[in-house]
Amino acid sequence: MTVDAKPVAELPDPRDFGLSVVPEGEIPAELASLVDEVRSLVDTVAHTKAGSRELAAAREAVAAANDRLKGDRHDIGTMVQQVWPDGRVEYGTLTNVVSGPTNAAAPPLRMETAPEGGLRGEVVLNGTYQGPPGLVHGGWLAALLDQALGSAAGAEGMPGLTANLDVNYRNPTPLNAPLEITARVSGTERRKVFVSGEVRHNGQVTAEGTALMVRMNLPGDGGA
Ligand SMILES: CCCCCCCC(=O)SCCNC(=O)CCNC(=O)[C@H](O)C(C)(C)COP(=O)(O)OP(=O)(O)OC[C@H]1O[C@@H](n2cnc3c(N)ncnc32)[C@H](O)[C@@H]1OP(=O)(O)O
Repeated sequence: MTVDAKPVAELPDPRDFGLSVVPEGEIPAELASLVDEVRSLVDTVAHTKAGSRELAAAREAVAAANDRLKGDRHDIGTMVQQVWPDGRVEYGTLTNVVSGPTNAAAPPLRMETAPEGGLRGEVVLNGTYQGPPGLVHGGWLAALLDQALGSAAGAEGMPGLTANLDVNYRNPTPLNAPLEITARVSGTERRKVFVSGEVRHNGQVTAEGTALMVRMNLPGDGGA
């Protein structure tokens, strides 16, 4: 494969594209804690066997919390600037469904630089990510891989959009168990960035994916 990498000199600042940016460090600790609680609540509600009285009371309490918080919202498209423990800076959407720090529907996935190259992250998916009994939904495994592969391209200075994603499911992926996600760039050709990655449980590959990311075409960067 032709290796024709043309990473951007500097990651584009979303503000230059008219998007708002929230530095992750400025997200209030109370919001992070609330997001964790809501994530747990979604799992609790999905599995509850509580009776009508308790359900009605819980619904009132949740509706009151919803009313209290509804007023002041970030715009759709608001970005978060995340600085990973290894110093890498990444921009993503604040509510990204896989990694968004304020999205209770996100596991969330956090990728760090792997010693062997590429990126590595760990995640546990609770029972709200269920497909077959006790197992992670295949669409969610694709989402995890898509995000991880996109991050791997971004980490090499080639942020872009997924043009194609192929996933092979090799073994069942358990819920409520630590999963390791790995991803790396395998080559580039003009603006095409080829990436591959795996989901593992206890060292065994449960799903693997390859994707074609098309690098952002930025004005003046000679990207094509
Ligand atoms: C850190 C952030 C992580 C984010 C991870 C999350 C990733 C996502 O979920 S992204 C969302 C899902 N993806 C999308 O919505 C993308 C929708 N598609 C598009 O917008 C466009 O088709 C896009 C941007 C991919 C490509 O369009 P464009 O920039 O005009 O590129 P284009 O000139 O058509 O193609 C560039 C090259 O890629 C090739 N290509 C484009 N699409 C494909 C495809 N589906 N299959 C194979 N090759 C393709 C072209 O043939 C061309 O190749 P070559 O250099 O050899 O001529």
